[in-house]
Amino acid sequence: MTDLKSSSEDIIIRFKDVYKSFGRHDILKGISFEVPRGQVLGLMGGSGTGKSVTLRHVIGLLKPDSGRVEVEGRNVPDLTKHELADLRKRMGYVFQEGALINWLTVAENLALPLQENTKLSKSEIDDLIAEKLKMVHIPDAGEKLPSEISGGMKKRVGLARALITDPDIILYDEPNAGLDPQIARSINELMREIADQHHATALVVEHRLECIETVCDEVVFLYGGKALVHEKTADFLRPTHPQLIEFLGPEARNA
Ligand SMILES: Nc1ncnc2c1ncn2[C@@H]1O[C@H](COP(=O)(O)OP(=O)(O)OP(=O)(O)O)[C@@H](O)[C@H]1O
Repeated sequence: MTDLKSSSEDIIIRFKDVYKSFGRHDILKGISFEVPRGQVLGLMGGSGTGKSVTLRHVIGLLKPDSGRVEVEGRNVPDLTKHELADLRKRMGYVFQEGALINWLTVAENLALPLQENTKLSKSEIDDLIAEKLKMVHIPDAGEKLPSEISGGMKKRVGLARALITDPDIILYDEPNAGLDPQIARSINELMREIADQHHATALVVEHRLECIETVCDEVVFLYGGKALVHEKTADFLRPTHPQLIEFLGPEARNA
């Protein structure tokens, strides 16, 4: 594997020789990588290579068969239910399909995580909602229902909701899915803006190279159940590894 070692001890997410199978289907076969604090790491790989499975280990929705999945130095599978709940409160998760509740307004959707996880007053919650809607450039969307807004706006609301609790870690699962190129571009710029302003550590599962190029500091290529390549984004997009060249196609080498 092409490996990048961080000089910093401040590793927020660490996969160490993680194996995961479903029945006789081996998906992760010794995957190892690290994400230092504040870094945005992309996860790329063919369909079914285990990108979403990897993300779900970080949030404790899946447990590895062996190996360690550490978040801030603690092995996630060893956490108690209570500790896991606390960890999840500090994570933002951006789903493929915004996952908004249709009968609640945008503002009510954003309020939910705060009502569930904090003791903030109504006016403090309102202030936070206004701040996050402004951050994702839709300051006037609060009173709208999800059915009244476009796919791109839904994605922005999904981002605002993931950010509402000021998470230390953000997990993005195909943030460009279902968006036309122009809207995808604006979402990617927004994700980069969030990374620069918010300094959260992030993992991004995405197929589109434009997203990876705009948003990610480094990229891991999953192949054969392992992190086959791990490089800075610019190097990743000028691949030398044969499997990665094949995956990205000639377009990337000319990037
Ligand atoms: N809970 C589960 N039970 C059984 N099989 C599962 C489960 N979750 C994932 N899989 C299988 O693991 C494999 C990897 O799934 P995953 O969703 O991680 O792929 P992916 O790399 O994200 O692919 P895509 O790019 O197509 O979304 C797939 O074959 C999937 O069917």
